[in-house]
Amino acid sequence: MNACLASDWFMGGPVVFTALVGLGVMLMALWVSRQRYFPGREIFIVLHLGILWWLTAAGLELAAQAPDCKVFWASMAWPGIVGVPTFWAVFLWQYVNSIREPLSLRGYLALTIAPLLASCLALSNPWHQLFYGPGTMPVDGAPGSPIRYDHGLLFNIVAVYVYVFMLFCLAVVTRAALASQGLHRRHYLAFVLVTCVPWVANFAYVGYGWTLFGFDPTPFSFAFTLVAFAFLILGVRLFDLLPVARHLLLEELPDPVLVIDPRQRVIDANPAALELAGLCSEWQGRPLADWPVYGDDLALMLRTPESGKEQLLALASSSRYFEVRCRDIERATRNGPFVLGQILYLRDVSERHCSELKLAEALATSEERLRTITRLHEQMQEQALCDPLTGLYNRRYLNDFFSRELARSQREQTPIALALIDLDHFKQLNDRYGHLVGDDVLKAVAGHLSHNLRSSDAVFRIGGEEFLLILPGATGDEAYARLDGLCGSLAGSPLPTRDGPVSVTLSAGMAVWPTQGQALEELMQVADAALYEAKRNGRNQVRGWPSLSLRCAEPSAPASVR
Ligand SMILES: Nc1nc2c(ncn2[C@@H]2O[C@H](COP(=O)(O)OP(=O)(O)OP(=O)(O)O)[C@@H](O)[C@H]2O)c(=O)[nH]1
Repeated sequence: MNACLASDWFMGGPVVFTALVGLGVMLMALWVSRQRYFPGREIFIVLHLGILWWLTAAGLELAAQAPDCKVFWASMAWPGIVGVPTFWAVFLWQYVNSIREPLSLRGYLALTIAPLLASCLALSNPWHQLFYGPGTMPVDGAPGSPIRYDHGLLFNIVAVYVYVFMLFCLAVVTRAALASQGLHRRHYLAFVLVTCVPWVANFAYVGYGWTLFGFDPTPFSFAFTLVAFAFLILGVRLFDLLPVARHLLLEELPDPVLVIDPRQRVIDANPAALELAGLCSEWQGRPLADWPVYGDDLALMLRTPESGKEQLLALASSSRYFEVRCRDIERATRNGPFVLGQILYLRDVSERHCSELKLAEALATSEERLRTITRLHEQMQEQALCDPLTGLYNRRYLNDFFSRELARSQREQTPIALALIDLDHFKQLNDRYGHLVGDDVLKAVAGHLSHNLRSSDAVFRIGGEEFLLILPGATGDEAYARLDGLCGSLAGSPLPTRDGPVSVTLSAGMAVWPTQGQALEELMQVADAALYEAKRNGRNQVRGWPSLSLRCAEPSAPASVR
């Protein structure tokens, strides 16, 4: 210090340049302090002050002419030399991690320990010579000549400490660049580039002796990085604009949005979410399950998530429906993504859901109506094909049925037997007992025929008291035997009518496909001829196959009994 009192001072170009840079740094500190908030802003301003200290000491070292005075100011620069990388590391850590809480007083005090210690070691050098060695002396004998420093053990320890912090800075921004994407990645890559500048300057000075006005360029490179960081943060406004825009978007969103932590405590909620719950204060940190109106249901829904699906939340109290979308908020770590919490987005789908319900209701009604129409249609079709009195198939269905059976028989090479049946003396029966009793007899005969048929057979009422039997697969002999059985059983069992039992007989003529004809018409003609023969030969018999007549059993009583 005494050396400085006795020293001459020279305000050359380098001194003026250093002073101007220092002034610039000071003005920038003032400007930054008036700018909007960004994470780490306080420590960023402290960083300006650290560089200003360093530049001031450097300027005074440059201006001093006495070697001892130069060494004094070099020692005085150490709070800045150690402080700048330290503050810089803290600033970058806060910035990339969006830490908004300022550093505590205790934190600041902890950060000043190393710079002050380094300064004490440098200032006490005359007593221990461990910081600057005895080889510390001017480069030449000229007045104001720069000092060549002989670095001692303590100097090297402090230098390692400083490099560790500078390395940490580089690691922090590189990691942030790797973990981010798009615009954010470019932003952090620019940080990496700027962080390299002091490294390059220091490396050039230490490794190759590169100087600025015969002086260490590192403080000037730090001053440059400050300007570059200020431009990147405040000029580009990336990290300012995006969060604000996103926050505004959330505020304006008509749908409720909540942010919860892993313990399902609500960390953030937009006005729509608060309004739906009817909350306006003391909600932050409250468990989701305790939130009024929808918290309980929502918490339950989160406990049973349907992976990747939106779930429907129904509010019974207000008949509102919300589609809940849940997304994890993750941070990339070395061991994979780490879940910090979840964002819950509740989309109001009440209108859509009600329309869907109405639509489903309308659809169910239409389906029911369609079923009724189909049933009625089937009934009508059935009725169109059936005889209303006896319930037997009518002539309309005959062609369809026969075509189908014919195709099957052609395929399977099996015969089809066909028989025309006519009741005997039915006119007399009608005349004697009346038309209604005649109807009863027709119904009873239909029942008798149906009852004695096999499942593959079919019976049709093709005229007043005329029936047609089709027996698929039956040979002529089989059919003949079965018809004969029918004829006999009818004759042997009086039929129930409204006026009591009435006996009736039948005559039948049969034909067999393919031997007696190919088409239905042809076969019916053969059967009709056989029937005519049966009638002519005295009735109550089957004719046709074989070409002999078999008289059925005599009726149990004369033509009718009561
Ligand atoms: N009750 C009633 N009678 C009918 C129905 N359809 C036709 N008939 C009658 O059946 C009778 C048929 O008489 P015919 O064709 O002369 O034959 P038939 O008296 O049976 O004499 P054959 O056939 O020669 O034995 C007529 O009297 C018709 O009125 C009906 O649905 N109900």
